[in-house]
Amino acid sequence: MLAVDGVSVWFGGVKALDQVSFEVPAGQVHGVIGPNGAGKTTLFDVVSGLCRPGEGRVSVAGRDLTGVSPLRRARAGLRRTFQRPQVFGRLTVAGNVLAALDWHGGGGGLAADLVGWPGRRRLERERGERVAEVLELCGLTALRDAYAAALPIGQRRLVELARALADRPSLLLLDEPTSGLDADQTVRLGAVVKALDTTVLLVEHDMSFVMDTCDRIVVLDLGKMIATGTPDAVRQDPVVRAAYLG
Ligand SMILES: Nc1ncnc2c1ncn2[C@@H]1O[C@H](COP(=O)(O)OP(=O)(O)OP(=O)(O)O)[C@@H](O)[C@H]1O
Repeated sequence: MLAVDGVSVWFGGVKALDQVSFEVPAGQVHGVIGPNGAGKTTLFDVVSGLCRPGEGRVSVAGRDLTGVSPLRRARAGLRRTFQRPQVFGRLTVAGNVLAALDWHGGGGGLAADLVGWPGRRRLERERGERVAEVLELCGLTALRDAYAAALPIGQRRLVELARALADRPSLLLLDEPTSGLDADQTVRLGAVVKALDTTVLLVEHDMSFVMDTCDRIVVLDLGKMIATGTPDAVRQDPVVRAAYLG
């Protein structure tokens, strides 16, 4: 599904990523871990299109996306969340999710708005159903009419996740998804992520969240991929323990 192939990134004399290669099969959740400065953010930026690699390729579903803009990646079904959740504070929770669906437009333009074509009404009903489905999945149904600005960060993070999921992304990138969450919210988020049938790549410092949530883990250190494997394999890897887990 996602293939990162021989990716290197230089910032001046610093090699932030050095020949990093791994694949995330469809439907799996992979975590990226590593000490500060390991290259996690840079890798994320390369996959989401904010940073162009000096060498190597990124492809999604067999399509080479290296050098393709973030907007065109979004059109190819890639979504990401941010360390600080990006939501519309002055919209309700349901409005936030609907807005994430609305960017495809209603079809038919002004004429359809005025006449209320049956096709348009069907589309609106389908959108309403999808909003309800995503809110349920993220445990937000009871908060659907709350304004996003009034919510604590943990719930705002779930709203951001709901927005990212709304139009069924093919690849979801989660940047530090547990930051600012309490223990209960972290458990809830882990359950939501595991229940998804979407391919997920996440960067996270909370080691127990990564170990509980991910199918496989990629370990970076000083720009190099020093290990990849299941949580158990990574936990027991002597190179990883020496570099990171201590
Ligand atoms: N824009 C930049 N200009 C110069 N150097 C950079 C830039 N961005 C990152 N670096 C360097 O690249 C290396 C990798 O940084 P990166 O932010 O990807 O690591 P990280 O694993 O995300 O770290 P952290 O856990 O602290 O967020 C570091 O040495 C960093 O100083």
